[in-house]
Amino acid sequence: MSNTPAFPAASLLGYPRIGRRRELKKAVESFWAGRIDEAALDAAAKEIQLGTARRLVELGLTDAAAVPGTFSYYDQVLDAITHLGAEPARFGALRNAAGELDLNAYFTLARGSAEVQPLEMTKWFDTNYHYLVPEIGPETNFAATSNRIVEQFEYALANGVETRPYLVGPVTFLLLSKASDDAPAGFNPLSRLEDVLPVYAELLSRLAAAGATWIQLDEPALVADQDIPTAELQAAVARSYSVLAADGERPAILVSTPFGALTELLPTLAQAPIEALHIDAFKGALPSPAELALLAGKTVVAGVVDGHNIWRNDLAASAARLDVLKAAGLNVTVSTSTSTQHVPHDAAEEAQLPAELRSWLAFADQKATEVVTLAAYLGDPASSASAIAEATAVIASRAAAAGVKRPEVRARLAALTTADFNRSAYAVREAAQEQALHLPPLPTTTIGSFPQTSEIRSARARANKGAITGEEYSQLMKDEIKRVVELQEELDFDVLVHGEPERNDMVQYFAENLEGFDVTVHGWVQSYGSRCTRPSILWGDVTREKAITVEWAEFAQSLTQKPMKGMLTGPVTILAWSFVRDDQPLGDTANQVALALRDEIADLEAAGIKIIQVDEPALRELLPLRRADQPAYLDWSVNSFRLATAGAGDGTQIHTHLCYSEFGVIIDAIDGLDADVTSIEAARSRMEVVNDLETHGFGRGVGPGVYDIHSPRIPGQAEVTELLGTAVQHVPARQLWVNPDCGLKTRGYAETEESLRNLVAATKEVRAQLV
Ligand SMILES: CN1c2c(nc(N)[nH]c2=O)NC[C@@H]1CNc1ccc(C(=O)N[C@@H](CCC(=O)N[C@@H](CCC(=O)N[C@@H](CCC(=O)O)C(=O)O)C(=O)O)C(=O)O)cc1
Ligand SMILES: N[C@@H](CCS)C(=O)O
Ligand SMILES: [Zn+2]
Repeated sequence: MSNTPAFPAASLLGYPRIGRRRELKKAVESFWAGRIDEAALDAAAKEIQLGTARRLVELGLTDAAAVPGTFSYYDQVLDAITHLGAEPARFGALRNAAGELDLNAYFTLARGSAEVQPLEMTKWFDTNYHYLVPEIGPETNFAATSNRIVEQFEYALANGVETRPYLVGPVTFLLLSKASDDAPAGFNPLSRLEDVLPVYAELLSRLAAAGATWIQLDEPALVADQDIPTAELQAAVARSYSVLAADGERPAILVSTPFGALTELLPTLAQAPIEALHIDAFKGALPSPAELALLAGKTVVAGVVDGHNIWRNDLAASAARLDVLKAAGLNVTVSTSTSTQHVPHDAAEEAQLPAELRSWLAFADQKATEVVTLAAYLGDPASSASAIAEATAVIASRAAAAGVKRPEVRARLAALTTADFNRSAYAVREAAQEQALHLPPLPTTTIGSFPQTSEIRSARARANKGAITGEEYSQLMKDEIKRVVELQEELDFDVLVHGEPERNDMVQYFAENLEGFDVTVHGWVQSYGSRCTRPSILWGDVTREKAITVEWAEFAQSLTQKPMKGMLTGPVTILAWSFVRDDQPLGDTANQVALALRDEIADLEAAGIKIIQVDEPALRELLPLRRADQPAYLDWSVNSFRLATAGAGDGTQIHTHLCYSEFGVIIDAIDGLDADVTSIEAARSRMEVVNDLETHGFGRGVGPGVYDIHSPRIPGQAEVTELLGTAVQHVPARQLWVNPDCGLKTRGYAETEESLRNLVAATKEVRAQLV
């Protein structure tokens, strides 16, 4: 390219795309249900994109290419798959008459069909966002098979806003891919780099022709330790950006690197002929002076505003960081450390929050204002002096506010001893539990939630609005629990659950019932596809004023002679799925939550509950991206779970549950939780995890999931029998439990009942073969 256009002085790396009132969720789900057609969905999507563009311009992102073109119908990795034409062969003929992967094909990849399982879903770095995993093999035939990125750019431009199109970069795309089923053993998707680069080049050239001046290629995988040698990674990065930045018609290239420091790859990107490099300048130390010197001649897009948490920026500290970059003689602009897709739209919408708490918060819109303020600071420090002083005062008010530090909580933590983290030896517990529970071999259970029907959600919505009383709501939930218990009795499950109808979300529900948290009304964040959560705000010391789950568990137990599982969410998951205070180590906050859960467990035991499950699906999610940081994390996270559960008596069976990640790498930590029974997602990977369990010599109860609950597909009895057959080859049968992969809240009753019936029938078949 000839003349490099200026990179916008202030920009965001990405923006929420679900819509301020979850308009995208509603439109997409209506489309799937056949209530609206593609044209109506397209119109809703355009309205969201234009709304975003106009809002960000209004907030001061006025330079060309300042507004990120990060809209997606479902997922940014799925967008890359369709743009590269990299759909797996197992989906058969997906392309339309024009040879393109249209919206129907796109959603089939995401959601599967009666015949074919969808793409696997896993965590996006250390966030609660899930992407779809590309499957790449030697035969994958890459070609530009969707023009949506160009059409979206053209639409915004025609409406007066030049956006900055976004694509997951080639190295990250291939590093996040797994080898397709038909690939030979040891196949590495990165070996296909030379074949994807021409498609990226083609898309860049089409964007340039449409008038795009900048493109953002997102390379977060470069801040995480990978399983391939650094030199190989450096070569892949160098090769990619020398090809993509070669002469020819293309937009100027910004490579973004959210979620941490680039370390060994910084020099590689510094030497690449790209025009701008984004660095995460919020997390950790800034690059050294020697590293900064390498960046001369490029625009450095400094991500000084945290895109991943919601605390108001310490503008004075950010200004000091920007000063360091400027003093190194660099051409600096201001942005966020990550996309703001991980935070809600606008804190100003949360009028119900205490005003003081609200003043501490910055959601995506407030972050836009912060980057604009800091960009103005770079131009003229005096212009932002009052905004900086105000931010400093707000941060001071947070430190001094009532409830942020509670002496009684701190005293209890300070008095803990090693004994508080340890239970009796497993053999002792196993014998006591055997006597208390008398379970058959291969006990059957479910993970906790049953379908959250629209009746349940609407009852809760009516109770929140005051249209029904608290008593009426409770009665409706009890009716639901009774139905769920009767269903499980009829299906002949061994260990029952109450179904969690009273919970809006497995974290928010606890946050609403603990001190130290607040919750939002409109603070939705996309978790995957159309599914959203409202992460709670953990701002103060945590206490439990009264029992939370006991009444429901006791009621459910009163309906059956079989053991009813008490159901709690573990401390690590409560932290991972909330916005957590940043003024003390996470481990200290986790232990505060653990003590509240420990008290809840004691109350459940006193109410006669003999099995208590403490879910930790997010244990893997918070694992640091750099290996050097992982032992310290695993230490505090495992200890917080142990603190929560170690008060339980020997005869109380503690279960835990893990899902939505690959767990092989943390199998030691899972063992370290010392739970009596661990249920773990396994069906979609066809029991891969049992190999890890066997190699590790996992010695306690374990339930590898045999029913993939992420899909409406019903597993047949033979399929479950086969999965159980695989499991018993690797895990001693006396340790084995039978359960689905995860809770059933996102499923409908029709498919749930049939699947669970098959699960129990398969278990009986395998049991019969055991004796
Ligand atoms: C298990 N997972 C979870 C994760 N994170 C969590 N915080 N929670 C999880 O369960 N991460 C990993 C996995 C996968 N991720 C998800 C995330 C979200 C869902 C999900 O089902 N989300 C629901 C919303 C759940 C909720 O908060 N429900 C509320 C509000 C419901 C609502 O929208 N009400 C309507 C009114 C309805 C009516 O009148 O009928 C409204 O407010 O407009 C509730 O139940 O009260 C979603 O739909 O996105 C699953 C897995
Ligand atoms: N008990 C929860 C765990 C989800 S990870 C549920 O069943 O929905
Ligand atoms: Zn789960």
